[in-house]
Amino acid sequence: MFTNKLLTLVLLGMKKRGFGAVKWNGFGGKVQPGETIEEAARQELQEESGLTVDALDKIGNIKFELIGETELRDVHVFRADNYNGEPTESDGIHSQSHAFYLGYPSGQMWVDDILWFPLMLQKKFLGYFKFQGHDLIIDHKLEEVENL
Ligand SMILES: COc1nc(N)nc2c1ncn2[C@H]1C[C@H](O)[C@@H](COP(=O)(O)OP(=O)(O)OP(=O)(O)O)O1
Repeated sequence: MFTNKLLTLVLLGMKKRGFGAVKWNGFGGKVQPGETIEEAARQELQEESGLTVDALDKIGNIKFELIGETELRDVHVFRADNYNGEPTESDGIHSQSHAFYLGYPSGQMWVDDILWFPLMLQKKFLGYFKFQGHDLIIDHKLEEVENL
């Protein structure tokens, strides 16, 4: 994410296949055995966008409950305001910057993103979303917190 006085651009990736395919989202994936959560975030960012970052701030934690799945999806959200390299398309992800002041590509994002993306620009937060299928939120909570 990089900001000047006029606009905020957020780099998003579109997954080409699998869970969340054809949706714009942050870069991410599963934590592998032996990795910390932050190491996994850096690894997924590099694999999916070709970028590395120096400072990475943990800004959110969201639990997703999908009806029919036995385990919650525990998603940790990190923010970086500077990056090294140029975004490159990977086998699984197509990357593109989106200007927040123009609005999100909301028709092609997870429906929860519209509720918590504005928070990540300025706050730390905890969230919970209960989904029926992949397009309907039937319960959710969002709270700002000082620390995670
Ligand atoms: C269900 O709602 C979700 N909303 C949003 N905005 N993001 C989600 C949701 N569920 C999962 N995610 C995020 C978490 C990750 O950043 C990605 C992909 O997660 P997934 O566990 O499917 O990871 P893979 O791409 O299969 O990961 P590997 O590269 O490890 O195979 O979506």
